[in-house]
Amino acid sequence: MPIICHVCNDKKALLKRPKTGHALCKECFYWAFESEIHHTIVTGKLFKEGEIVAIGASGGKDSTVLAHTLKVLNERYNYGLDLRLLSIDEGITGYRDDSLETVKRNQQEYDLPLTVLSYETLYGWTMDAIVKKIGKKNNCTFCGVFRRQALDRGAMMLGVNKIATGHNADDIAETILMNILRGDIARLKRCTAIITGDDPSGIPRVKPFKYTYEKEIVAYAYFKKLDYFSTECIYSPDAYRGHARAYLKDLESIRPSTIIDIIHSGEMLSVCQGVKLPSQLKCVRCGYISSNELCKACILLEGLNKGKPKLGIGKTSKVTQQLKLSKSEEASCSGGCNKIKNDL
Ligand SMILES: Nc1ncnc2c1ncn2[C@@H]1O[C@H](COP(=O)(O)OP(=O)(O)OP(=O)(O)O)[C@@H](O)[C@H]1O
Repeated sequence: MPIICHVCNDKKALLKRPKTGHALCKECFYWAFESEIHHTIVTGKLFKEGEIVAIGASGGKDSTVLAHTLKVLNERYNYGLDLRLLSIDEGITGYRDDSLETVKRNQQEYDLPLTVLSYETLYGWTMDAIVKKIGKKNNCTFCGVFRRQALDRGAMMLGVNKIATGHNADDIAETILMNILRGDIARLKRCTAIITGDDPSGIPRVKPFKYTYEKEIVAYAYFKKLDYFSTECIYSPDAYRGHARAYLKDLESIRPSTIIDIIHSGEMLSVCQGVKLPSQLKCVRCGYISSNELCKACILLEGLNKGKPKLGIGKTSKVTQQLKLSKSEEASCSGGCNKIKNDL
């Protein structure tokens, strides 16, 4: 006996929703999926009419579904948004070059303007060259820091009002878990926000998929036959996030609401009064927001350019001190004074 859709009570159910456990037909699933994202956008006040929005487009499932859904909702509910695609080419042969081909096909399909910005142009380094220098351990630190800044720089170039990314509920639950495991209170406080970077100097980032399960994004892409690139990054298998992800998947198989429950817990956590949190400064070198005098990207870049790629992998404040010292010694010592520089 076929199972009948829980919503329309008419058509044959095709899937069991991971989020609710309800059996739904394809059309009712699309409607539920899109309506929940619309609800997130409206209640979170993610956009204002007339805004230009850059969608961070990697060619992967999340950002492909995001581009598709934002286009559908923008038309259905008259958001009045000017949507663009912004892709960062990290320079990973056999991964990002292929996924960018997917983005280009989607650009045609969705008829949205696309801008591609590369690490090589911005920083003079591709991830292939960085991994050659430092190996696979810690390479995600470089990639993550550079990408964050590259998206901001691209968004500034395009003059957009917001950046929308495809971070989904699973990504956010993983990040909460990782920040707890690392004892990183400052990031724990920030990571559940649906809008980040909304200080006067930055371009706000929004996460319309904050409450959307990865499994549902995959199901939506599958049933809608969306064109996306599904290979994992070739340099990321050793990343710490992978362990948090595996742990969460285990928990989710026992209790499907784990993901939303962790997000809820993260949102409810508050930092005790009197706990000192880093203040937001501007990098003295590039002007980017930073909690130290030098931003992480400038420190990582300095390390790469000086042949000391491990510089910046540890605590930023200590390295900043070392760099400041090394600069003043450089100025006062004409040669022979290389002790600190050599430690970097
Ligand atoms: N190279 C990139 N260019 C532009 N945006 C990116 C890029 N990489 C990631 N993003 C943005 O950041 C979000 C989260 O990226 P993450 O690396 O976690 O990938 P993901 O969860 O596999 O997402 P996706 O399936 O879209 O690749 C993406 O959905 C996308 O919006």
